[in-house]
Amino acid sequence: MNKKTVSTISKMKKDGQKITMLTCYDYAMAKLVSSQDIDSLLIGDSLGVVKLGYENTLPVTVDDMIYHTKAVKRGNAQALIVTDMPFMSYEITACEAVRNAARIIKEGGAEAVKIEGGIEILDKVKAILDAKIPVVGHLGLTPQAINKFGGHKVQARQDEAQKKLIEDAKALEKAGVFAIVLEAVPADLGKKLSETLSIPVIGIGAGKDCDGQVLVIDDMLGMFTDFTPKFVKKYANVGETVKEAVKNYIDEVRSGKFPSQENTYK
Ligand SMILES: Nc1nc(=O)c2c([nH]1)NC[C@@H]1CN(c3ccc(C(=O)N[C@@H](CCC(=O)O)C(=O)O)cc3)CN21
Ligand SMILES: CC(C)C(=O)C(=O)O
Ligand SMILES: [Mg+2]
Repeated sequence: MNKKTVSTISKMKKDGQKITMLTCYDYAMAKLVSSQDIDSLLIGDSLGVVKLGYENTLPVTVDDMIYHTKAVKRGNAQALIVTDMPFMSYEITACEAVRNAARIIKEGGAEAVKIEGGIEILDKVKAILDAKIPVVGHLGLTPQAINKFGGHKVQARQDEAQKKLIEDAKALEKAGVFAIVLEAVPADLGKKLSETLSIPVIGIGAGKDCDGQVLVIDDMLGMFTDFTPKFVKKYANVGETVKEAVKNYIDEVRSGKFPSQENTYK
């Protein structure tokens, strides 16, 4: 399989091919996921929730993002590697935004960064793009704004909010972002935005008419079950498989069945 790049992702929309993205946080999973023809791996700041056990994504640091990006890079075959910029790594000044994005590229080995927000962070997006770093936008439910939203709620149900989101998306496109992740909005808006923009819209809870889809890998494998957003489909039940295996191991050690001859040195 050929290595996928930013241009591959852009071309897929032009060719009417759906874009597939999954989050990934470590070497072993990167190897498994990229053994299939996945287009992009996202090192999401959701790692704070699913891998580190924080209540939300706010405590995640740039160092956390770099650490996990490096691990994913070592296991990745063909996918485009995109890494989230964590909360407060890009909001303060354009200078800090560029410095942190540069670290994620240079130390982590990501090929693009993803940033939550629209017109309010446009100067930071432009500065990062000026530093020759590809950017993915993220609109709709932006989990880093949890304290502003008062929870992880579906966004842009009202006309006014939908208009604002479309304006944000157009401004990001004009600035030069190569794709936009659109999270937890009505499907009609996902369809409209995908038709309006010439860059790909990658949906998560934004309906079937987006140019692509993304999910958190631990959600779709049934490994993370603390909460399950409505947009998640479970394609496996790995959590149950793990519990079953661990239970069998405990039983066999206790009963003396493990280790048997075949796992023993003479
Ligand atoms: N495991 C996991 N999966 C995710 O998709 C995810 C994370 N963690 N952490 C960061 C954010 C938080 N996200 C979330 C978290 C919860 C809901 C949720 O429960 N939504 C409700 C709707 C709530 C409402 O509208 O009032 C749902 O039923 O989908 C949605 C997105 C998405 N991201
Ligand atoms: C859910 C995706 C889009 C994300 O931002 C993350 O995993 O952090
Ligand atoms: Mg994220």
